[in-house]
Parts: sequence; structure tokens; C-alpha cells
Amino acid sequence: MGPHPTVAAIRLAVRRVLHDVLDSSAEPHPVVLAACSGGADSMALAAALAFEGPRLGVRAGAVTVDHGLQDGSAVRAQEVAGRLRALGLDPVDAVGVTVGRQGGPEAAARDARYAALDAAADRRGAAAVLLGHTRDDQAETVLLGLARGSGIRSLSGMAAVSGAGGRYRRPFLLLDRDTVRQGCLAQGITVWEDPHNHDPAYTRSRVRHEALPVLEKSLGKGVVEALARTAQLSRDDADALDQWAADAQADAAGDDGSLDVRRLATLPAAVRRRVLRRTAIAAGSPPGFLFARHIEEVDRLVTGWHGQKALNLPGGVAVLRANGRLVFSPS
Ligand SMILES: Nc1ncnc2c1ncn2[C@@H]1O[C@H](COP(=O)(O)OP(=O)(O)OP(=O)(O)O)[C@@H](O)[C@H]1O
Repeated sequence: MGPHPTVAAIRLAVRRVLHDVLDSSAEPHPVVLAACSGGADSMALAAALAFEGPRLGVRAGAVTVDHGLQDGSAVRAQEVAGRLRALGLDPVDAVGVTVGRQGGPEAAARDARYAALDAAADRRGAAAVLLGHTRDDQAETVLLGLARGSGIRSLSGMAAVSGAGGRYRRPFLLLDRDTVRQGCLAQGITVWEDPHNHDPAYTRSRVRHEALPVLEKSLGKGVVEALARTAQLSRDDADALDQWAADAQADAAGDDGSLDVRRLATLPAAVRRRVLRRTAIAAGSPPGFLFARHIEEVDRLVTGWHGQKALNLPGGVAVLRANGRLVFSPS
């Protein structure tokens, strides 16, 4: 008898990614790590990696991050590491981090987690780090973006491949959370559910447990799938616009990097704003602090210009309009 259908689906998703990693790796036996919180999604991921990795000649390991935000978290991280070793994964690292304050609690924990995952991957020479995000996580990200009035880059959610050199992979992005969780149950895997996942103080928890269920009740079960589809369509559109903007920037820029205002004015607004954003970032404005309203201000130096000559952007970047050109200069 073969594995439970949900287990088969989970393993297939991981196998596909491992083939892709093997294809693009110079190493015949690359190290691949599962990033594991101990929750159902990432334990299912770890189990599938432990099963598929050795069959494909991949050295399968794992890393769990202790955010140090709850009593007993260090002990729990060791328990999770023990379970990961029991699955046959090696190496397994449990790493502690200090969560800062920048950008709110969820963002700060995420930043600390990815820094720790990056460091663990470097230390182990890993070709890839697998993350357990599911289609439901993707739908939640899109809904959050819609509620904030985000543009299509944000609405494109999480990429199947991301990070420096494409190191982060998300094999479950097209699988629904129920399938992944049932697969976990079917294998009798012990999981630890982070209480934060149910804490209504966290926005994502409210989206997961309140907003999406209301939408599904009112609009039908397909809402999660539809939102995930919006992510994919938005990604394709955003990629195309980014490419267009890169070409347009090369076209409008002089040797000194300043932009020709007349050329900018002929571009569609979506492309022009992307050119302005790229140029501001290249001049030193930090992407995380450069908001739509900043770019709209710069855009007013191009369209609807009333003689204003200069403005300042985050990161101390000054933008000056002179002689028909926009000059972005670091302070
Ligand atoms: N503490 C952690 N240590 C290592 N990896 C983590 C940790 N927290 C999250 N991750 C990784 O990020 C993914 C998404 O995490 P998130 O908390 O958003 O989702 P989740 O649905 O709660 O996942 P899970 O059920 O696996 O905890 C996880 O599946 C896992 O791969």
C-alpha cells in the first residue's frame, strides 16, 4: 500500500523542488535545510525532506529558530531539534535570536528569523532552505495587502523561489494547509502549535481565523484559491512592469544617472513610478522606508510641476529638478 494521498502530494511537492535544486547546483550532493518551527506545516516539510532527500542524493538537514519570546522557548527548540534528528535529518541546528523592535513585533521576529536562517545556511554551505508556507499563507498575504491598498508587487505575495541566489524555496505554495496538516496527522508526526498563531493581537492571526473564514462563509470556499491566483497573476504583471522600468530607466538616464524629464513624462504612470523608485534606491534610499507617497511626490516634479526644485527622500537622498533633468544625489 502506498502512502496516504496527502503524504504523496507533500512528498511530490518536495521532490520537485529537490530536482530543481540538484539541477542548478554544482554540487552532486548539496545540503538542503528545512526551516522548521515545529508546527504542522514545517514538520510535514521536514519529514518529506528526510524521506526524499536521501533518495536523490541530497544531504537533508534542518534548522529551528528560537525567538526567545516565550517562557521555555529554548527547551522547546531543543525538543523540536530532537524530533528533527529522529526523522533522520542531519545536520540539525537550533539557533537562538534576539528579536529587535523595528517595524512591529511580527516584522521584527521575521527579520531576526531570516538573518538566523541565512547564517545557518552559510555555516552549513546549504544550496537551499525550504520554507513551509502554504497556499493559505499566500492568500492571507494577499488579503492583508488588499486591505492596506498595496500595489501589485505586494499583492504578488511570496515567491516560490526567493532570497540571495534563490536560496529560499517554498514547495507547499500550491498546496492547501488542510492537505499539509492531514499529511502530518497521517504520519503520526508530533507537532507544536505556536500560540501566537491563535493570538488575536497579531494581524495575521486575525486574517487567518476571522477575516478569511467570514469571506469563505459569505463568498464560498474558493476564496483562498482565488486570492492565491491573484498572487500569481500579480507576480507576472509586476515582473513585466519591472522589466519595462529597467529598460525605460536605461533609456532616460544620462551618463551621470540623472533622468530626462521629457522622456519620463511619456511613460505610463506605473512604469514611471517604478523608474523613480529604482533610481531613488540606487541613490541610497532604503527600500523599506521608501513609500508610495514619497514616489508620488517625486512624480510631481515630472507631471504637474509647479516650479518646485527639490525634495528630500528617506536615507538623505535629495531630488533636484534642473535643466529638464531629475538629479538624485545622496547627501
Ligand atoms: N521558529 C522558526 N524556525 C525555523 N523556521 C521557521 C520558524 N518559524 C517559521 N519558520 C518557517 O517559516 C514558515 C512560515 O512560518 P509561519 O509561522 O508564517 O507559518 P505557519 O503556518 O505557522 O508554519 P508552521 O505550521 O510550520 O509553524 C514555516 O513553515 C517555516 O518553514
